[in-house]
Amino acid sequence: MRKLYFIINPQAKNGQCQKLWLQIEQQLCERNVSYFAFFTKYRGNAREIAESLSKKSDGDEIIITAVGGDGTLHEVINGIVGHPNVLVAYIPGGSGNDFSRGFSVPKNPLEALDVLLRLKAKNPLAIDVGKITNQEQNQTYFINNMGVGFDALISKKANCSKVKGWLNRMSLGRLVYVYILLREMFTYECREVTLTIDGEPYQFDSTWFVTVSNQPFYGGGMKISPNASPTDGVLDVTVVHKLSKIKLLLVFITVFWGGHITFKEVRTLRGKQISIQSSQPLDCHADGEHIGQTPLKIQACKHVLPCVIRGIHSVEELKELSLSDRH
Ligand SMILES: Nc1ncnc2c1ncn2[C@@H]1O[C@H](COP(=O)(O)OP(=O)(O)OP(=O)(O)O)[C@@H](O)[C@H]1O
Repeated sequence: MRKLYFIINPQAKNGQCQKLWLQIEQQLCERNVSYFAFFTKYRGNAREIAESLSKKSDGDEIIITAVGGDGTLHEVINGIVGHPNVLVAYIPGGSGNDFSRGFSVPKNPLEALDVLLRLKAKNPLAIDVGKITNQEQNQTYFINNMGVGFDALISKKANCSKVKGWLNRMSLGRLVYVYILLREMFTYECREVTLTIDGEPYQFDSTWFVTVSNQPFYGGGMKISPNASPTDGVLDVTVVHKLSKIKLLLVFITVFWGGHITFKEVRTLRGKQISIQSSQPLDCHADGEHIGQTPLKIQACKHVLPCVIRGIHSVEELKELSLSDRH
């Protein structure tokens, strides 16, 4: 029997995740499930806890469930990659929860728990992750996506924005990205970016941002990379460049249903080995967490993460699902 661990970020969704955990705990008690729970105390602590549990598992199969937002899951994954006996699960308790969109995890946390309890003894689904290596050879893994440029600036500002707290109280937390985009776009300076994808060089002038995706959704429900699949061993690249500020707004609206990829200023590419360089150092994020600046190398790691999830929507299914259908 796999031991079940929960790592809970009580601060996710501005503290609402703590209340959510009480409901989960009640369900676990009512259903007589044995488990171990750990609360994060600071940023980075979920990674430390996950790493320590993985090392202590001594090769036994265990399940580590992140309870929080995409940032908490990102940390847990970075603590367990390299331990193939450690399975990951997720209960959405954050403001964005893009992982649940892309990986068929129910939006309702109690339903997500139900799925976890039903699948915990079954075979996991091995999914891909992306590995980022910076100039100092430090490595960070991402499960949803990473980005460079304007979107990294937005996620950095969103994570420390007071407005996020106010919006979260009205259950509108994901609108923080819209608010910050509108605030920052008038002063942002686009830069020249050079990509190398599987040995092929690409040069982009006046680039707003580059994202590298393992699954379609980011930024709280934007379908930035509609064709990305987390099981194909390939990462999907989206470059937005040479776009006026007014047209950026138009492209931004269409990203919610994936329509942006039809614009000539939006280039989509795919690959397994990607490097990103820029004329000046640009901010980078991984799963919405700020991780430093360019230059970076990114590698697709195929089927390295065993997950306790129901399954993944096919690209065709995702195309049919509108944002409102899903969340
Ligand atoms: N106990 C804690 N106190 C303060 N910050 C924490 C704590 N535990 C985790 N964090 C940090 O909180 C940040 C946000 O967490 P998380 O992403 O889980 O929630 P969220 O922002 O509400 O959701 P989402 O990312 O889905 O929008 C992460 O950077 C994480 O490292």
